[in-house]
Amino acid sequence: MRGGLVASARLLPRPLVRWFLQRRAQQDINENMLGGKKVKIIFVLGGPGSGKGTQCSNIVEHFDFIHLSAGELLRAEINSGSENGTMIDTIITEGKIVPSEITIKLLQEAIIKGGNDKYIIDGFPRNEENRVVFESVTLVTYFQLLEISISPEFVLFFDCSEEEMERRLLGRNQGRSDDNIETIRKRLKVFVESSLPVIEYYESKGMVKKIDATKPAPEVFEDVKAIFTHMA
Ligand SMILES: Nc1ncnc2c1ncn2[C@@H]1O[C@H](COP(=O)(O)OP(=O)(O)OP(=O)(O)O)[C@@H](O)[C@H]1O
Ligand SMILES: Nc1ccn([C@H]2C[C@H](O)[C@@H](COP(=O)(O)O)O2)c(=O)n1
Ligand SMILES: [Mg+2]
Repeated sequence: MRGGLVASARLLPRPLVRWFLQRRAQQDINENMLGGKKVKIIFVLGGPGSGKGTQCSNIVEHFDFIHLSAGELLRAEINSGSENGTMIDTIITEGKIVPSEITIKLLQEAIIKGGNDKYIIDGFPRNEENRVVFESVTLVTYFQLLEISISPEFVLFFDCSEEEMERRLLGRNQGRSDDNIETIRKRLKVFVESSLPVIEYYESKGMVKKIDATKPAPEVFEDVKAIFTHMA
């Protein structure tokens, strides 16, 4: 059937086909759609060690979302031996933020590959540059390169004290190169200087759902669950 449609489209004048594809794509942009599907994106933010990854794992067990962690995608890129790997590794070990083009490309690929219409994106946007570049993402839709703006439904913010985050990271024990006191202190500083302003930006738009993340993980998840249950 699909092959038949593509074959028929080949018989139509190219400008007409292009006009039709652009019109469909423009409708998608207006409605936050990707490839004809309404896409729901939730940004999960919070300081290092606030429990983003832990709670995202809980969310995907109970709700039909795909979890994408920007940090995990970057670590996978390092481990894949890609040409950017060494540069990404150095930036992460220094507690800094990787240039947006790299992280967004990885997220784009994961969203397209995911084939789902609901994503929780953990640890992104980490700074203003991440946010602004993501707002004008270039995606391949309908065989065309398009500037498409995808905005999140809301931002889930795990609010946790620095002392508690530091304590958790020092006890995480997952072999991460950035879980050492020197890098942890740098990441906490970058969080305050670069990531908090992003959360404040969304706050000013009434898009932030703040969670007290200092509580034990099961209690935190009760609060998270209430939010996701109400949005379903
Ligand atoms: N509410 C909690 N109380 C106590 N420990 C927790 C809680 N939530 C997570 N942890 C533990 O704290 C550590 C950090 O949690 P997690 O990896 O989920 O944080 P994160 O926000 O994803 O951090 P990062 O930004 O570094 O990836 C883990 O060892 C996890 O088991
Ligand atoms: N948007 C992002 C997300 C992550 N990184 C880098 C810098 C972080 O310290 C590191 C680990 O991320 P985490 O697993 O803690 O979410 O990855 C980035 O540069 N940009
Ligand atoms: Mg994490």
